[in-house]
Amino acid sequence: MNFNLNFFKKMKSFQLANESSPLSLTPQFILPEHKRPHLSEVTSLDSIPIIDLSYIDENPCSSLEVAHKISKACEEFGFFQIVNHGVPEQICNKMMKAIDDLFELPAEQRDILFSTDHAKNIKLVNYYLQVEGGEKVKMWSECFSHPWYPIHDVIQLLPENFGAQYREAFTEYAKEIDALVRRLLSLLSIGLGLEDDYLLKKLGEQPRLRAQANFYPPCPDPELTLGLLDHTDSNALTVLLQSQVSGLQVNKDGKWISVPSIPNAFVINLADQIQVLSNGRYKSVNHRVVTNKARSRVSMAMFYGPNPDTIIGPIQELIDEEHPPRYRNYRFSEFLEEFFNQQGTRRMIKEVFELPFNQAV
Ligand SMILES: O=C(O)CCC(=O)C(=O)O
Ligand SMILES: [Fe+2]
Repeated sequence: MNFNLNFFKKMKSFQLANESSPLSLTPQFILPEHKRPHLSEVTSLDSIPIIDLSYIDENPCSSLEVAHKISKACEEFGFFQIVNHGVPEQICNKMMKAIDDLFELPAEQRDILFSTDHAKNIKLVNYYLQVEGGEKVKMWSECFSHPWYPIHDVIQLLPENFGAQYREAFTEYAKEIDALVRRLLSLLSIGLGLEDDYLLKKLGEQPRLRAQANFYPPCPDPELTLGLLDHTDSNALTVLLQSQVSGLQVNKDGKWISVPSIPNAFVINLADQIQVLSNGRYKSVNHRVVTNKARSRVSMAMFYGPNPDTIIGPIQELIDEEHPPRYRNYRFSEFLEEFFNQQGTRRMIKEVFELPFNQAV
């Protein structure tokens, strides 16, 4: 993937869609001390596992072995990278190019997509931290959030001369990711000792599919701000494609570890709904994005979530005397409501559905 051509243009100035002047590190972007990244404390001693999926194609019996590797990664890190996943490189490159071009559009053209209304289905967002006392601190990023399906509605809102390119790239990409997610859900089900179609069925027909294209411009002082604040994903499973520039960090046992950018790999992370379904065995962990001085960074997150009517709770087969249910059952729409109520504030959503220790559902 080669983004060098755009590099110098972006270095000059990036303007957020809702701002009237080029981005600069003004106080509205500066995080309070305890929320800053403290980059010297980030460890490079540990890293998330890299799992090769090609074995499965060569020998179907090895599915079990791969499922166990994934299972271990989900228990220990909640994150892993996959290589030899079968998604054609040129489809990924085309997607990244379309995202790059989207954020190349002049701010006035992007502005029509900008919204602060969380209920809006398709929007360009500049996330923020709501500091106690009411003040907002803006993140050093701009994100395009839209449904994964149907793509037609998304495209209608994009500038005319640009929409076709994004639609073509996204349509091809989403088809591949859909197939990949099915494979991953099957491996995750096997890893939990369940039938291979268990999680797919459990998440329901017409799952909630959302995509988020993220853009992080270069930042004059990466110690003072973040591209994305620490959070867990609220869906079930996330497939992330990142450009050559790294920036994603994952929290393990209280320490931040960086996720290197590996060519032709996807980063997979377990999100809140699978943590609940697995009764806490698989972890939905905090992650964040740090900025860097030299280069802009692009990523595409594909969020696969349950149908909003699906009842989520610990899977019966995973509950026994030793593993009493840790969460109460809820409808996914209830979880989403809590998510929107907490947006920008404390982001402790699954905790609301936790059961006191040892209490039955
Ligand atoms: O840009 C990244 O690497 C991560 C993005 C992310 O965590 C998200 O969109 O939820
Ligand atoms: Fe995330």
